[in-house]
Amino acid sequence: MSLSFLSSAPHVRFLPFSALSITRRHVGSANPHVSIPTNRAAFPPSHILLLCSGSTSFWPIRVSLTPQRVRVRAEVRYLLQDAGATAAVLAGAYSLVLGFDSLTKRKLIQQNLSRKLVHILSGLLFMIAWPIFSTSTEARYFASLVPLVNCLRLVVNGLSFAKDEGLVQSVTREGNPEELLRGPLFYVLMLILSAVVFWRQSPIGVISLSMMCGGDGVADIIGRRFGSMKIFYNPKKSWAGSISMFVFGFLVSVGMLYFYSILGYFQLDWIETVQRVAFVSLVATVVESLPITEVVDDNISVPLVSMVAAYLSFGD
Ligand SMILES: C/C(=C\COP(=O)(O)O)CCC[C@H](C)CCC[C@H](C)CCCC(C)C
Ligand SMILES: Nc1ccn([C@@H]2O[C@H](COP(=O)(O)OP(=O)(O)O)[C@@H](O)[C@H]2O)c(=O)n1
Repeated sequence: MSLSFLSSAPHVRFLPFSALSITRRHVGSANPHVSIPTNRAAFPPSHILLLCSGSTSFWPIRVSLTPQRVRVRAEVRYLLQDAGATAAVLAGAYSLVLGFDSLTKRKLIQQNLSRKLVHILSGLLFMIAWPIFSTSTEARYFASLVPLVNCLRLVVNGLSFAKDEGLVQSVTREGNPEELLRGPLFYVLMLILSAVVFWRQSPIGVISLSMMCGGDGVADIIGRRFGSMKIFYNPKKSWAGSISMFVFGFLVSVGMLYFYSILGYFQLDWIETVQRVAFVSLVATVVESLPITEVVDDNISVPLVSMVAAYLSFGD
């Protein structure tokens, strides 16, 4: 049985049932129809009317809730939802790093592979978590609190104001705390930028993070292992690494766009989308292969150039 609230104000707003829990006994028997009264003039503008979907003969119940109070209740619900989602994702982020640190300490996984898997999974799981936040305009800022807290954690440990050995071992190459202030820090800054600027409203953020975590992350793993054929203009990079950057950047981007489209966030023409994502992936792959890492970290160049390419091909 579902209930819908019909504001008698000119704009009809349907609030989720959870906005106000009314038990069945208040609204009579149910059946699958409801006829919403078209003559709203019959209802006093200051009341919210409760209509039961599923009663052959319904009688509107006057609930003494003004639209303002209903709006406040909805905002409180959004606040609680976003606070809970932020706490859950923060806990997930801490557990992810702790888990890979434990695997590395027990020599079940190499430190470099551990770092790369944290690189890949952090961005992926962060994007997958976005839909648990509310539909309020502030939701994106709650979500960006997670990378922001991790940003502070990286800075505090990178400057050696604190010593989180597990963090250092699971996200650095050599185990030096200063390393936290480069790749990992730029990485979480890009997460913040994508969440705040693009959020769930635009495919640009999702595609950019997919290129950074899915493409660049896998390129490192494949390139180190199978990268014997080096790229002529950058001997530090290989064809195997770059091809995997293109393929996995493309696949992760399309996968994330599909995930968001089945949740209703994007309505995409998939033939055009595949072509556009392939273009973004090619641009990101070429930039990632350039010998510029010493000057600009991949965790900045890859997402930023992906944002520009995605903006040019998808629009804002
Ligand atoms: C290892 C990382 C970057 C290094 O990149 P590179 O130098 O190898 O190119 C990633 C650092 C991740 C950070 C410590 C934790 C970030 C967590 C994220 C904000 C939220 C995760 C969502 C959760 C798992 C549900
Ligand atoms: N296109 C690529 C990218 C990385 N790689 C390999 O992965 C290693 C690390 O790549 P990287 O310096 O881009 O690593 P991150 O900056 O992504 O952590 C390189 O030194 C190469 O051995 C590759 O062979 N081809």
